[in-house]
Amino acid sequence: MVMTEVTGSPAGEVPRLSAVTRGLSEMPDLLAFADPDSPLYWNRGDRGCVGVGEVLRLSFTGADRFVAASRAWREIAAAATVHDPVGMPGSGLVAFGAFAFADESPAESVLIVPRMLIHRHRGTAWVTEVTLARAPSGEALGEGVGSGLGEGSLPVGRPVDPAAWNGVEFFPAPERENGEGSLAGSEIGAYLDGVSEATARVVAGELEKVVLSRQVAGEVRAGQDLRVPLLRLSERYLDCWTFAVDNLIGASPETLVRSTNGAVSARVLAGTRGRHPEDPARDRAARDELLRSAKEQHEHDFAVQSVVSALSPHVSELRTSDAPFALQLPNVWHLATDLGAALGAEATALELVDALHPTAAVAGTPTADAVAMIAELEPFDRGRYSGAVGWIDADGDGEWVIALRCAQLAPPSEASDGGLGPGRVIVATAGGGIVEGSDPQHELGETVSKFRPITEAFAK
Ligand SMILES: C=C(O[C@@H]1C=C(C(=O)O)C=C[C@H]1O)C(=O)O
Repeated sequence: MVMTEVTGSPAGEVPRLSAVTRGLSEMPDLLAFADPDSPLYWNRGDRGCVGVGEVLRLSFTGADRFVAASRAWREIAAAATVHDPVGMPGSGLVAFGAFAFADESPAESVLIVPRMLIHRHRGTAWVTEVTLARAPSGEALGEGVGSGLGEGSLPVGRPVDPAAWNGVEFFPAPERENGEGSLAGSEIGAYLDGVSEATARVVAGELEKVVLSRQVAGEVRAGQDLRVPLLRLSERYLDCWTFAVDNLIGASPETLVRSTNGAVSARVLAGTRGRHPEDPARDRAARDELLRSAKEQHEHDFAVQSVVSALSPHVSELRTSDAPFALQLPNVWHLATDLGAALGAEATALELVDALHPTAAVAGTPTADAVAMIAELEPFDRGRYSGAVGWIDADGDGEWVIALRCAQLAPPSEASDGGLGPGRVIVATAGGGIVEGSDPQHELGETVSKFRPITEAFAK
C-alpha cells in the first residue's frame, strides 16, 4: 500500500481527534446541511447522516488499501478522545470511505472525517463535532476548529430546491469513440463483443462466471446543486443506501457487510430482471421467471458461496435466509440472500471488507481468474465502481455497501469548459454476471436497467 496523503497532520504523527456528540431535540432535514458542490451523505429510509467540512483525509492505493486503512483508523481511534452520550450506530467519531475496485487502480481510496456529522436514526437525532487537537509540541494542526455551537443547535441549513436542476444527459463513454462519429456503435459494440468472448471462455471451462461492465458519461454544469439527485435517489430507492462520498454518488442495494456490537450482516444479490411497473402482469411474470430460472439460481449460488467462504473465518453462527427471495427495487428485481452471523475474533468492518472484496457479484468465480479477465476485457479502469463505500466508527463497527448504481464526478476544482460553459465530467458504470448461456443483448438491457437510478436522478 501507499498512504499517499494525510491532510491535517504532520507526516508520521497520528492525528489526535476529539469528537463530541450531542442529542438534537428536533429531526433535522439532513440534505439542508450538505454541500451542494460536493455533498457527503449516507441515507437509507429514515436513517441517515450528512457530513459538513473535512477535518482529516487519508488516501490509499494498492492491494492492501483496506488493511492499511483499517490499521491507520485503529491508530487514529485509539488516540482520539470521544464523548458520545448517544451510543447509537454511527454516533461518536466516524470516518466515511470510498475504495477502488482493482488492486492496480490509480483511483484513490479515501477515508474522510467530516468536521461535523448530523445524524438521524428514526426518531433520534444527534450532531457530532470533530476537532483536530494540537500536537504535543503545541503546534496547531490543520483546521479542526469547532463550530462553537451551543447545546443542540445546528448551523443554518438551506432546503433543497428540486426545481433548480438543469439535468444531465448520459452517453456511451467517449474514450471509445471509433473515429466515425458513431459513439454508441463503438461502445456498445465493444461491450457486446466482450460478453460474447467471456461467454465463450466460460463455456470453454476457463472460469465459471465473470462480471463485465460498461460506462456512460455526461457533464454536470458547474454550480448545479448535487443535493437534488441525492434527494431523488433517497426518495425513490428506499431499500438502498443512497451515498455521496468524495464525489461518488449512487444508491446501492447490496450491503457488503454491516458490523454493530458483534453482530454481522450482509445482503448478496445476483440475478436480475428489469421491472415493468406499468404492466403488473408482465412485472410479476418477470419476477417469477427470475425465481424459477436455473441459470439465475446457479449464478446466485456462486455469489452466496463467495460471501460465505470469505466471512466464515471471521464469524460464528453464520446463517442465510432459506431460499433466495425476489428483492423489488423501482428499476429491477434481484435474487437476494441475507446473511447474519456473530463476529468471531475482533475485526474492524474494514478488515471484513478486505476479506469479502471482490465478491462474485462484482468480479466472478474463481475470483483471481475473473479479476484478470475483467482487466483484459473491460477497456477502462473501474475506479471506485464495484469497490466499497461506507463508514467506520471508533470501535471499528460500520456499514459498507458495494458501490453499485453509482457515478463518479470530477471534483468541483476540475470543472472544465466542454463547449457549454464550465462543467464536471460524470461517469456511471453498470454491469452484470456472465455465465454459460448469457445472451449479449439481454446483458446489455440489464445494464440499461441498472443505469436508471443514476440517469433518472440526474435527468431534468
Ligand atoms: C454489477 C452490478 O450488479 C451486480 C450484479 C447483478 C447481476 O449480475 O445480476 C446483480 C446485482 C449486483 O450484485 C451492477 O449494478 O453494476
